[in-house]
Amino acid sequence: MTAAEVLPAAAAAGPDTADLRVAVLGVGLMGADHVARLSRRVSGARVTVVSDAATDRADQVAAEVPGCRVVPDPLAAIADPEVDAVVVASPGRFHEEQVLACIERGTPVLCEKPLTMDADSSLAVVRAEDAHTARTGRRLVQVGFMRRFDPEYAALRELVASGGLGEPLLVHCAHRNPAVPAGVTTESVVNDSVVHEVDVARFLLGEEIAAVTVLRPRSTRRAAEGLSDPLVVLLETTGGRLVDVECFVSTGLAYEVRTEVVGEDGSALIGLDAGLVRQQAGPGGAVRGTAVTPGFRERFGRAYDVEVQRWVDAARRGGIDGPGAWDGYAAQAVCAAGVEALRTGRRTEVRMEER
Ligand SMILES: NC(=O)C1=CN([C@@H]2O[C@H](COP(=O)(O)OP(=O)(O)OC[C@H]3O[C@@H](n4cnc5c(N)ncnc54)[C@H](O)[C@@H]3O)[C@@H](O)[C@H]2O)C=CC1
Ligand SMILES: O=C1[C@@H](O)[C@H](O)[C@@H](O)[C@H](O)[C@H]1O
Repeated sequence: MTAAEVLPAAAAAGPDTADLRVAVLGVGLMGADHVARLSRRVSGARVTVVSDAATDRADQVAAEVPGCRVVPDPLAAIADPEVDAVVVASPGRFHEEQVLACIERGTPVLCEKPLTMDADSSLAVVRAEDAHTARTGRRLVQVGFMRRFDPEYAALRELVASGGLGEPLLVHCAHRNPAVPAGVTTESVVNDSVVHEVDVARFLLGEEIAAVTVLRPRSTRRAAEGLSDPLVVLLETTGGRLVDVECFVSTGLAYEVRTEVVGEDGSALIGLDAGLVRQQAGPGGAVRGTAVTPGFRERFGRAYDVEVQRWVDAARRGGIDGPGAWDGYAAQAVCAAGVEALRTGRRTEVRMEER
C-alpha cells in the first residue's frame, strides 16, 4: 500500500477533526512498525510521543518522526498533555499497568496481544473499562488481534456467518513460525502464538471456548532445549464444535497460518498465499499458492494497517472498532486453561465469568 492510498475506514472519521495525537509505548519490532504505519499509511493520526525502556531505541524511532518526543517513563507518556490516545506495544508483562493507567485517564488504547498476562488481571481491565463506560458511554480498550482485519479471515467469517458452509462443525488450524527468539517456552507458545487461534475460533464461530486439551507429539530436532514443538491444541466450543490447532514455532521454513472451516455443506480454507480456497460439491476448482511468506509482518501487514486505521477512526469518534477488553479476557481465560492442560496432560475446562 502506498502512502497516498486511503485505508477503507479512513473516510468515516471526517476530514475536519484534528489529528489523534498518539503515544506508542514500546518501540521494538511491533511498536516501531506501528509508529511507521501511524506516520506514513494511516490518516487522521500522528505520533507525538514514544516511550521505551531502551531510550536509544526510542531516540532512533522519534528522530524519524517530525514533532515526536521521547518520554522515557511510560506512565508519564500516557499523562502527557500532547497525547490523546495510546498504542501499547511493550512486553506483555507491562500491559496491565499501562492499560489501566489509560482507562484511569479516559484515554483510548490499542493494546497489542496479550491484554495482560493472566485471566484475573484481564478481568480487572474489563471491569475498570466497564465502570468508565457506565459513566461516559464510551469504550476505551481495543486488543491487537489483527487477524480479524485480514481480508482472508474477514471473507471466511462472512462466509461462515452467511451460512455459506451450512452449520460449521470443525475448524482446522496450522500456525507455523520459521523460528522464535531464545527464551520462548512451551507455556509462552500457548500464550503468545496459540492465543491468535483462540481469538480466531471465537471470531469465526461466535461462541466461547469451553475446554482445552494439549497434546505434545515428538518434538522437532530444531526445538530449543526444553521446548515441546510442535503442539496440538484441541479447543471445544460451547456449541459442541471442535477446533484443532497445530502450533509449530521452529519449522526452519516459512510463516504459515492456515485456517479451514468444515461445515455441513462445504469447507473453506485460507492461508495458502493464494486467497481463500473453497471446495464444495458442484462446479469450481481449488487454487494452490506457491509463494513463501517469511513472517507475520509480511503475512499480516495489510491487517495491521487496517486494524490501526479503524482504531484511529473509532478513537476520534470516541469508541473502538474491533476486539475489545472482553475478547482479551476470554483469550486469556482459554490460554490459562491451555497452560493447565499442558501441565497436567488432561482436558481442562475454561473458567470464565458470565459476560
Ligand atoms: N499481533 C501480533 O502479531 C504480534 C504482537 N506482538 C506483541 O507485541 C508486543 C511487543 O512485542 P515485540 O515488539 O515483538 O517485542 P520487542 O521486544 O521487539 O519490543 C518491546 C519493546 O518494549 C520495550 N520495553 C520494555 N519495557 C517497557 C516498558 N515498561 N514500557 C515500554 N516499553 C518497554 C523494550 O525495550 C522493547 O523495545 C507484545 O505484547 C507481543 O506479544 C508481537 C509480535 C506480533
Ligand atoms: O503474535 C505473534 C508473535 O508474538 C508469536 O510469537 C507468533 O507465533 C505469531 O504468529 C505472531 O502473530
